[in-house]
Amino acid sequence: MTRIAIVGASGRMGKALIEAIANTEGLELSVATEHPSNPLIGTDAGAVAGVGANGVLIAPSLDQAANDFDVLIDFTRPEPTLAHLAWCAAHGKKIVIGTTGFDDAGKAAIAKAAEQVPVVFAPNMSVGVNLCLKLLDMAARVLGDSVDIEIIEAHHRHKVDAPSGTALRMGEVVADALGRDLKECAVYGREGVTGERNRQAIGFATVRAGDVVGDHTVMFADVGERVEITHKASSRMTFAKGAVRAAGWLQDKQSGLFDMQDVLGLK
Ligand SMILES: NC(=O)C1=CN([C@@H]2O[C@H](COP(=O)(O)OP(=O)(O)OC[C@H]3O[C@@H](n4cnc5c(N)ncnc54)[C@H](OP(=O)(O)O)[C@@H]3O)[C@@H](O)[C@H]2O)C=CC1
Ligand SMILES: O=C(O)C1=N[C@H](C(=O)O)C[C@H](O)C1
Repeated sequence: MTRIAIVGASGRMGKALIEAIANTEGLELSVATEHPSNPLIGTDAGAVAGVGANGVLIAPSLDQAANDFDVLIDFTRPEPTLAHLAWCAAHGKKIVIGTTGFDDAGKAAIAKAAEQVPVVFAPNMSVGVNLCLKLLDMAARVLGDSVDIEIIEAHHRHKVDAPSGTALRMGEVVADALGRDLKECAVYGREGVTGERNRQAIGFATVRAGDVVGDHTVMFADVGERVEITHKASSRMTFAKGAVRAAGWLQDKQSGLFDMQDVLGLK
């Protein structure tokens, strides 16, 4: 039995992860934590997630849990994730990171920690999005520099980072396929007299509204035709199932930085 710790246990993804673990053979929830000032500290994590009490009480930190789990799954915010990552590296624990919004220093810290412990780090754990990343690579190579590329994403009103981690990864895949550097060609939103479109640009547009779980479209637009590759998530369970699959996949890994393409065998 693989024992899983969930941090951010009362968050949107925390609850979905606890439900996914409850429905997955060979995995068990053994530790759940929340921010120390969260009002649900000390309550039953299964009850909070709506899957029935499981005797795992939500703790204010990982400090007492060093012997109690095998893999940590973290969908919180960059700052707590980096603190949890440092704790995992110090205690030899495997970690799955779904948090988005890291800066370059945060990404470098993740790569460094992966020299000591195995890490799966992916902005989107769904099978469908990871398939789309493969399709995007193919589309960019076939359509080449003759098309204009725009990435449009929509998420719920509570999301705090933009563009989404998934949209940025889609941009990186397309830019890599075309030999461009996303840092140089990305255009994040347009306003006012912008001038004509730079043909090399990869544009991003962000929508935040209501309860949208996560929509992404990449448009490859030529004169006379356009191709659009779209993914729409209608349940967070698709991300949660991917994350628990990644946790199981890490079981025989000793160190290294992996993503969902590795977990799904898409590389
Ligand atoms: N990779 C993927 O497939 C996906 C990634 N995500 C990403 O996951 C992240 C979380 O998303 P979501 O669940 O919607 O966000 P939520 O805000 O619902 O959940 C985040 C949770 O983390 C908690 N938290 C904050 N600090 C700590 C801490 N120090 N220790 C423990 N818990 C802490 C928050 O607690 P409190 O409220 O008390 O601050 C909150 O419960 C985002 O970065 C999002 O982009 C989301 C879906 C899929
Ligand atoms: O915050 C979310 O909800 C999501 N975040 C991820 C992202 O930033 O790409 C993945 C998913 O789209 C949901």
